[in-house]
Amino acid sequence: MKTLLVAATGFEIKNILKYFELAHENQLETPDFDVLITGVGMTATAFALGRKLHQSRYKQVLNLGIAGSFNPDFPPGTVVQVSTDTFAELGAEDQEQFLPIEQLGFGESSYTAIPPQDVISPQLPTGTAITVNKVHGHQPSINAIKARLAPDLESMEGAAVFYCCNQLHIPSIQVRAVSNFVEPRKRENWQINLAIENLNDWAIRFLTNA
Ligand SMILES: O=C(O)c1cccc(C(=O)CC[C@H]2O[C@@H](n3cnc4c(=O)[nH]cnc43)[C@H](O)[C@@H]2O)c1
Repeated sequence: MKTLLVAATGFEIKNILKYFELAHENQLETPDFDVLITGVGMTATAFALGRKLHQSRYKQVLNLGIAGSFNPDFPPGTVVQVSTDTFAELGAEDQEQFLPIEQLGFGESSYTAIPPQDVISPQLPTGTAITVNKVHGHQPSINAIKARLAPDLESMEGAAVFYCCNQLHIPSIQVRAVSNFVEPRKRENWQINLAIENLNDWAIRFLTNA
């Protein structure tokens, strides 16, 4: 069985596509791995990945992408393996308090990686992440999420990938490169090219066992 690479956009894995001489398409097949581009966000990701895993069997899913960092030890360019990812907005407000769905009795909001048994460990720093529909860019909400969940990273897809793979008991790992600190919105500070360069370099080494 093969590995499935999952990314929100083709741009985030552009150097992988170039290295393996693959076209920029949403679904690709190679002898060793397949590629799925889902679109940005947890809904697009859950739909595309759920459909793909219904059609084909994979030995593992590798979710690749860029992310925002809450952790000064993970500045832009850092490549991090995500251990646990939480749907941060899944719950209810009760005045100033936030009630996660666990407290409402409707299930789980956090999902973990299921590292495959037979592959080389990615050998990366590990961190926790949250998955959001709305990127944090306002200091009071950044302070609130740090106080509530103390995440290292945030993305818009990670927990959806872990959720799909947990539901189907498929090993899954998530590797993200930091493109920006989570801070009051300052798009000019984002280092997307550096993040993509480092993420793709790591992934090419991983895929070629170098
Ligand atoms: O211009 C913007 O405000 C903007 C907001 C979110 C993402 C983007 C992108 O161009 C990249 C899409 C991709 O990036 C991930 N990402 C990167 N940094 C963050 C973040 O600080 N918070 C949440 N997600 C982030 C995300 O997974 C998207 O798929 C532009």
